[in-house]
Amino acid sequence: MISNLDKAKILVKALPFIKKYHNKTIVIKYGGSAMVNPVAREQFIQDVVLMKYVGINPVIVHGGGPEINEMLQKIGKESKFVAGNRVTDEETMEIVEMVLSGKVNKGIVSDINKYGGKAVGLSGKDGNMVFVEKKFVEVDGEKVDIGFVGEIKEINTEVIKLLEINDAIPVISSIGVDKNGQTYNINADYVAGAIAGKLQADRLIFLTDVDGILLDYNDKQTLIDEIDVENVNDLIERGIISGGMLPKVTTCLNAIENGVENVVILNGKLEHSVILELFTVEGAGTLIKKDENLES
Ligand SMILES: Nc1ncnc2c1ncn2[C@@H]1O[C@H](COP(=O)(O)OP(=O)(O)O)[C@@H](O)[C@H]1O
Ligand SMILES: CC(=O)N[C@@H](CCC(=O)OP(=O)(O)O)C(=O)O
Repeated sequence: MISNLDKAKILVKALPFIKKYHNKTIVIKYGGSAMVNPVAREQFIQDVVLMKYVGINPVIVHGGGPEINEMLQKIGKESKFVAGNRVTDEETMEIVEMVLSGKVNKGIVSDINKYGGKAVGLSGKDGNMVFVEKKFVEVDGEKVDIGFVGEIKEINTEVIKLLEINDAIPVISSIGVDKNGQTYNINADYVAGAIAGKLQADRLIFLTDVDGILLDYNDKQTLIDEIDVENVNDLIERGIISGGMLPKVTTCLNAIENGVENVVILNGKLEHSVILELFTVEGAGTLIKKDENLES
């Protein structure tokens, strides 16, 4: 049990950071194991409510890959990925939308509201937020058709701003729409990056299943706590950043290019990782900055 004196000490240490982020927008990509682990989930929800309570504007963009896989498995459909994107036929698209914009989105909304927040669930269709065109991926120099997977072309943040003004927390699923009203599936990392860029967010936080960018990923797993764009590109070229970390890091670089000040990749299973990142000098995870000389 934490004493009142200890609570006061924590609060005093956090105050400069609460001031620093006051009225700032922070986009958080929530997905993968941080979402399905019940302890990590509860702590994440509490962190989001606390952020809003102290005057920060969190915007949650979520995935739900494991839940989609589970539902597809129930109907006997195999999940197939090409270059980090789920191959999405018509039936899969229906399931993806039902799972992400229904079960997962409303689950996060009701959990935030249970802890005293005012969350509003949206998909990229609401308020014409995420416009896409059909995406093709290149495999071995050939253009491959992966079905209803969207390439983001335009982001409209009007509805997010309306919610911010009204003290609500937007919770957004990674579903987009094209100009003809066709629904598309999008990797949630890309949606988070694009929304953060359009909002000119102060920070973009990716919650994942590792502590951040690790050096010698297959060996000693040393965490890189801070890195600039130039050195990230070097790690990509040297093959140190690979697999699922590659699209995530590419999204981080694009977001920085589009004006997001700092991007952080951190472990969603770490206790109160979002609060640790925002309200402590040490932070948590890997902070990616445009330039090593810039203040974080
Ligand atoms: N240098 C690296 N540092 C950390 N993780 C890496 C690195 N290179 C590859 N990875 C892989 O990237 C994964 C994270 O990406 P992904 O599984 O797509 O996350 P999420 O499901 O949270 O979106 C890690 O679990 C790890 O397997
Ligand atoms: C096109 C594509 O791959 N879309 C993803 C959307 C969900 C997602 O990104 O979920 P996580 O963040 O939990 O991985 C999918 O169908 O799995």
